[in-house]
Amino acid sequence: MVNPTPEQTDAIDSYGDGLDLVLQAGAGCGKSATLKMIARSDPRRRMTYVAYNRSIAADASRSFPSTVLCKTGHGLAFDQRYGARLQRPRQTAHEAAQALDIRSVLKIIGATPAIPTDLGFPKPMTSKIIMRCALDTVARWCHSSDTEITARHIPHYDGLTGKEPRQQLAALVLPVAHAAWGDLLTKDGVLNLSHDHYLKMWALSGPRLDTDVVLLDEAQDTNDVLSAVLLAQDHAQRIAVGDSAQQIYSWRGATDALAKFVRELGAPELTLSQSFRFGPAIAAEANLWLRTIDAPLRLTGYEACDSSVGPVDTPDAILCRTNSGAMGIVMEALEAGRKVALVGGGGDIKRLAWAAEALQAGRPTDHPEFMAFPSWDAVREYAHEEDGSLKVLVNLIDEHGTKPILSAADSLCSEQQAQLVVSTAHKAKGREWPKVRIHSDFRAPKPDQKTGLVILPKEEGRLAYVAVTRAREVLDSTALAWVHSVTAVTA
Ligand SMILES: Nc1ncnc2c1ncn2[C@@H]1O[C@H](COP(=O)(O)OP(=O)(O)OP(=O)(O)O)[C@@H](O)[C@H]1O
Repeated sequence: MVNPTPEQTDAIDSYGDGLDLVLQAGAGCGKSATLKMIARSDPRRRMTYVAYNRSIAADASRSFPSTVLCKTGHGLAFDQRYGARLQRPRQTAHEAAQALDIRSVLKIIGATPAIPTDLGFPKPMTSKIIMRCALDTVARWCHSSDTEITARHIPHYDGLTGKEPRQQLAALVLPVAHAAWGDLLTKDGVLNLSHDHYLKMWALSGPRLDTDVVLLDEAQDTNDVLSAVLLAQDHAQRIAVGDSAQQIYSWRGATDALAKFVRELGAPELTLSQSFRFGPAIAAEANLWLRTIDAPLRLTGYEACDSSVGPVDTPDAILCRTNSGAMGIVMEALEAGRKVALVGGGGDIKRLAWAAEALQAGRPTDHPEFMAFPSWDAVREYAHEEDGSLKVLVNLIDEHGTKPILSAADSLCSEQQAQLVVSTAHKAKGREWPKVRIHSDFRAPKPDQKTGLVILPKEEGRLAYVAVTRAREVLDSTALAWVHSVTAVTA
């Protein structure tokens, strides 16, 4: 048992006062330890700890006192009756479109329509593509706290951003999305059920948790569907824990529940700033990013940890900004004969390679990154103009071809066997390694052409903060040296 720091003592005392609370806990600052201290301080009350994923919930079940029920949001929502439908074999968008008979939903006779794209060419909307967009739309709605599926839930696709393409897309996608949800609600429906679907059904039913205290972990990236359920538990004391500076999933619709707890419950905001993961050198690097993104938090490094910042030849982990960057590193390391693991597995990369292969062969793809493009040449042209992460991906595929990429994805090993772990910074959330290198695909923002200002989007800055705080002993952040040239940040 460790002695609580003054900040931890403050959190336990404020809990004891019966207040709803927000705990802003920096990277490695003992938020789980603090929640356990809170649970142990009050063994008479039943608590529910809501974890970010299943492995964290399972770990917590082993280490929290038995008065605490440790579950994910999905675990709370799950009901046996969904079991069989969840285990059906995988269903492609094409199979789903046929099963739902979307041509009759849309009353299409003859060819499916085409819609204009930003690059001037029309995009034929096959049944498979309409179905994929409809399922993505339902998924986004399921993450929200909205009660109706509307056009604002349709994802943004590269190449289909103008008003007219969006309206035409909505005319095709919304009727199918509504039909899909109707089917999912039906006991013997034809579409496969996902975990997000039954979570939404549960949320719409207005559940009341049988608990005295709710502890929400990693609250900075919570889907609105879950935070709305937890905020509505007026009978319980509600505590949200996380780090607003580590919010990195807003692009997927997650929002900062810490801010919501402050706004909607008037919860006081306490801070845990003593990191136990790394020493002062890495804490200084973390603080550089916190300052850059105007975050109020500053970390104190743990004097007992010997840590340093500088070049590292043999990192345990390399953290990348993009899937393509990660794939490039995987290919390099495999060519050098090293055993490599990729956090989250090779599935994302394979799907990208298959989608590229389809376009190269003149077939349409429903992959969201390439959905709007009729051919590989069109992707190339767009990537060249956009000059962002898509360009890295296109170059990687053009340089290596899809076959070597697919076989590299099949040559990955487990993290236990690996000499090198490669991860995107997003997938590195909650993880740590002794020696970490940040990959060069974390690129400096380009100076604004008119003002010359180097403007960093805040979410990019938060991602860099997450990446640098994964290191325990040595951090090689040479690739992020451009932080010193940032002159402004966007919201
Ligand atoms: N008061 C303390 N004194 C010494 N060590 C502590 C104290 N509080 C927490 N720790 C240690 O700090 C380490 C990190 O704690 P914990 O796992 O709770 O951090 P965390 O904030 O949940 O991490 P993450 O940032 O990954 O979410 C653990 O080894 C824990 O025992």
